Amino acid sequence: MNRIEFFFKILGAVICLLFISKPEIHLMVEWTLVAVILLTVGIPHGAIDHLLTNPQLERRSFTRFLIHYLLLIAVYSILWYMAPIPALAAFLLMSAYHFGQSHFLAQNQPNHTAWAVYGLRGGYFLAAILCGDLEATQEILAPILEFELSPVSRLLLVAGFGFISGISQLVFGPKFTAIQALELLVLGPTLYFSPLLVGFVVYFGFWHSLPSMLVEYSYLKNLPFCNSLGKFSLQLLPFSVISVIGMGILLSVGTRFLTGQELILMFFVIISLISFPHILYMDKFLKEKNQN
Ligand SMILES: CC1=C(/C=C/C(C)=C/C=C/C(C)=C/C=C/C=C(C)/C=C/C=C(C)/C=C/C2=C(C)CCCC2(C)C)C(C)(C)CCC1
Repeated sequence: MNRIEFFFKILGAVICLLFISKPEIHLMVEWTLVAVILLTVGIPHGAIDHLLTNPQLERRSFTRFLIHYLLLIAVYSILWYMAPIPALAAFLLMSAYHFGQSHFLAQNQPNHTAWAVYGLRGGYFLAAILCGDLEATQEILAPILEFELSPVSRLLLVAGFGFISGISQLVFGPKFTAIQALELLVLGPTLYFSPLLVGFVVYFGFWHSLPSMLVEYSYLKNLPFCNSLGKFSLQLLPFSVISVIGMGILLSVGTRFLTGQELILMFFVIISLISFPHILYMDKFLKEKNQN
C-alpha cells in the first residue's frame, strides 16, 4: 500500500475512534469533516472520467463523452423521480460493487466471479455504516422509505455480510492480504460503531476515493499534461468545480422547500446521479487497465 494511502487510512481510523469515544463532539465538526473530505478527494476522484476513457480525447469524442455522461445522469434522475425505492436499491447495489472494487485495486481478479467478490465486500462495509447508526439512516430515508430492523438483526446482517464476503474471497480469490483481513475484522466494526456521516465520509474518502485517485494518477502521470501532482490537480479542477457549483445551487433551492433530513437525502440523491456514470466509466477503466 502506498505511504500516502496508509497515512490517510490510519488518520481515518483515528477520526472514527475519536467520534466513537466522544459522541458529544459538535455536529459542526462532523459537517466540516464531511465537507473537507468531499471537496478534496470525494468529488475530484470522479472528475477526470473523460481522461480515463482516453487521455487524448479529440473534440468530437469529448462531446460524445459529455452527452453520454449527462444522458446517464438524466435517465437516473427520471428513475429517482418515478420510482425512488428501486432507484435507491440500484444506488446501494452499484455502490457496493464500486466500493468493493477499490479493495482489490492492486490484484487481478478473474472476471466471472469479480462482481460477487466486489459486491459482497462493498456490501459488508456499506451495511456496517448504515446499520451501525440505523436511527440516523432511517431518519434520512424516511421521506421515501420506512423500515424497522431490530438490534440483533442488524448485527446479524452485518456479520453475515462480512462472513460471506470473507468466504467468497477464500473460494474465488484473489488471495487474502493481511490488510484485507484487518479491514474485514477491524474496519467493519469501527464503521459500525461510528456516527453515520463520519463512518460514511471516512470510508468513502480514505478507503475509496483516495486509493482510486492514486490509481488514476499513476495511469496518467506519464502524459505531459499530468506529469506532476500540480498538473494532475489542475485536471481535476474543472469538472469538480462545475459539480460543486451545481450541487450548491440545487441544495440552496432545496433549502426553501425541504427539512434538514430531506436535504441530506437530496444530497445523497445528487451524489448518486454523478456516481452512476462514474461507476460505469471507472469499471471499464479498471477492467482494461488494472483488473484484466
Ligand atoms: C466528468 C463529468 C462531470 C463530473 C463528474 C464528477 C465530478 C463525478 C464524481 C463522482 C463521484 C463523486 C462519485 C461518488 C460516488 C459515491 C458513492 C457511490 C456513494 C454512495 C453512498 C451511499 C450508498 C450512501 C448511502 C446512504 C447513506 C450513507 C446515509 C443515508 C442513506 C443512504 C442509503 C443514502 C460533470 C457531471 C460535471 C459533467 C460531465 C463530465
